[in-house]
Amino acid sequence: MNIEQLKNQLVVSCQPVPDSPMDRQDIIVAMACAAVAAGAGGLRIEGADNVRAVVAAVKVPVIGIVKRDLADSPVRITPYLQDVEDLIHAGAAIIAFDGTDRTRPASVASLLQAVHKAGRLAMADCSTEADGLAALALGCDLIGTTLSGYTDETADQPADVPNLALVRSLSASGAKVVAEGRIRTAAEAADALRHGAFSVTVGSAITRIEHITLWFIESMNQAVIRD
Ligand SMILES: CC(=O)N[C@H](C=O)[C@@H](O)[C@H](O)[C@H](O)COP(=O)(O)O
Repeated sequence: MNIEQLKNQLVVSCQPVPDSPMDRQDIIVAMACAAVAAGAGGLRIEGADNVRAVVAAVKVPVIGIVKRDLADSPVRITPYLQDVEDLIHAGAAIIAFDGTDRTRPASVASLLQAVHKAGRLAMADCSTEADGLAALALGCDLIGTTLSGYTDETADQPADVPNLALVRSLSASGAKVVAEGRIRTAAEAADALRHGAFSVTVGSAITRIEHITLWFIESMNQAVIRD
């Protein structure tokens, strides 16, 4: 695919809360098709089987990931070379993997090499400017702000707002930045573009009913406490 296809586009991440009633492949495909029908320029999908099903149902590029909870590494997103191979075979146009400098089973360079060898694009999910610049220097095609706030190093990031300063600094360094993580409103998505983002990925605010419901309830509870 031509990466320019994703410029200024909204990517919708269709990842249900694990084990929730929404965590079914038919629902993931339905959410993906609905997002595309509304104009989403790309999709982010977890799991090779789900990627395969979504790729068969839509024409937009699919960013594929595999999430794992490892005993010996904090890296969760596409940790293994085998995960990359599985996503390639499932038809993901873009493979995203953790781009942080943490203890990990496969290096960022080796994952990147496998993605490029198959002629796919690579996205590094980063948490800091240092991660992003390192991934850019290695040749990753897209740099995501995905992990800002989710690593020990970035634990002090506010829990409910996107890190647009990181979007700005990485974009200024010449990276094609995917603003991702904690984008809750349409205004924040537009703001991410104003900060230089190449694309914007939104997950929870569009596809996780449990999270959205909780945001409403917590906000309403504040009103009740105040009265
Ligand atoms: C940190 C991590 O594991 N992020 C995951 C990466 O795929 C997903 O759980 C997020 O939903 C995705 O990044 C989109 O973010 P948000 O749901 O905040 O719009």
